[in-house]
Amino acid sequence: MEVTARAPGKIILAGEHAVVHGYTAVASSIDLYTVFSIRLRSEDDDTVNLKLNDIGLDFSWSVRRIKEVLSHLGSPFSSTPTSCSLETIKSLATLVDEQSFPETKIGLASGVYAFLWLYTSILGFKPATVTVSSELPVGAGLGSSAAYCVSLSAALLALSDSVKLDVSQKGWSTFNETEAELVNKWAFEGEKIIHGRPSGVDNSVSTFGNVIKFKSGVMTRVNSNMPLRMLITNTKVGRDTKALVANVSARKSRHPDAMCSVLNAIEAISDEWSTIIQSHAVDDLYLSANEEKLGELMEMNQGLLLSIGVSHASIENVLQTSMKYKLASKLTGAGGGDISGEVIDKIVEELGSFGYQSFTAGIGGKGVQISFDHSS
Ligand SMILES: Nc1ncnc2c1ncn2[C@@H]1O[C@H](COP(=O)(O)OP(=O)(O)OP(=O)(O)O)[C@@H](O)[C@H]1O
Ligand SMILES: C[C@@](O)(CCO)CC(=O)[O-]
Ligand SMILES: [Mg+2]
Repeated sequence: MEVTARAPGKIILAGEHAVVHGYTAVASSIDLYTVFSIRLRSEDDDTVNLKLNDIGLDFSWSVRRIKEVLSHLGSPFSSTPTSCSLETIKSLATLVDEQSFPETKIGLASGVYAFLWLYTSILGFKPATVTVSSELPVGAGLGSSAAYCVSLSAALLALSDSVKLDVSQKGWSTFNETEAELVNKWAFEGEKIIHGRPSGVDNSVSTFGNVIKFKSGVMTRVNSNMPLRMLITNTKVGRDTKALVANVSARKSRHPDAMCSVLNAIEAISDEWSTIIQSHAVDDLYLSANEEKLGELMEMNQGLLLSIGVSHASIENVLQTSMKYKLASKLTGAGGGDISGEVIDKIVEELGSFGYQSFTAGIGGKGVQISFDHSS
């Protein structure tokens, strides 16, 4: 039997970075997915094979070697979500180094550490073939790391004794609330390995889908009554969330009062976002007034993100291009190279001339889902 789990990426509508420091963010799932498939191998086949299709890497470890490297952890492992210690990350790095990870892709190694941690913690030392592919650009602010950790945790839990799913179901099915909560908690542990200091907003929205408000680790569902479609532009400027989050923390310790005021202002923007999208439009005039307000909020949020140091020349370029068409935009996710903007086709071509890739994404929609294939 093969288990497949898929989890959506996300767009942060308001409040990225501020949310890491306990201020509110509003985020929505998007209709682009990361898919993990796991097929258990026979017990005497001593191999865990991981195929990372998007980044063109393929690893095979012997179960015996994984056990040996992680022997300091003892057994059995805890069945509740547990953080990976720095010492264990070093051990996992040994396993990855032994596979001669290409130097040019070394920034992606943390995803493999997260795989090994979640795999061994949830499933133990079972031989398997694991494949991941994604529709999300990796490291572009659309929550690829969260979708990776959520879909991986979901597929692993589906094979574990921790959740009892009906494996005879056909097609995609969802987890119940308690199971989804467990998927989310494990995914957060994976995000910690990739991000350093995640707020939890990305894995929560990827697990539960739709639109959420997130503050100090607590998620609230938002019933959006506004049909939203976003034009997303990937400037393809490489960046990594961990470093950007760390830079904001460093700026906050240098200028605590000023940063506190900026982060409070961002929270006010998030709160207004969630009020507006929950309101019922009485007519088209009301709807377009609300759309205008959201545009202004995006503009203000972007200005504040610039002030905390997470914008980028390429983002400012996208802002200026969209401004020519009287459109508001902001970066989304960690920043430093990516951006989202209001729905508009006209600017796509102009943005394309800079080598940026723009696409629209559906906002909201289901969170993590699972399916079972008995054909092999
Ligand atoms: N499909 C994938 N295949 C392999 N690794 C992946 C994949 N998706 C995500 N990753 C891992 O996640 C890391 C990217 O995470 P990062 O948080 O920097 O960007 P993001 O999640 O796309 O953006 P943001 O956190 O701003 O929304 C990669 O370095 C890699 O380790
Ligand atoms: C930058 C950040 O706020 C969002 C990344 O998508 C980090 C986080 O919340 O973990
Ligand atoms: Mg991420």
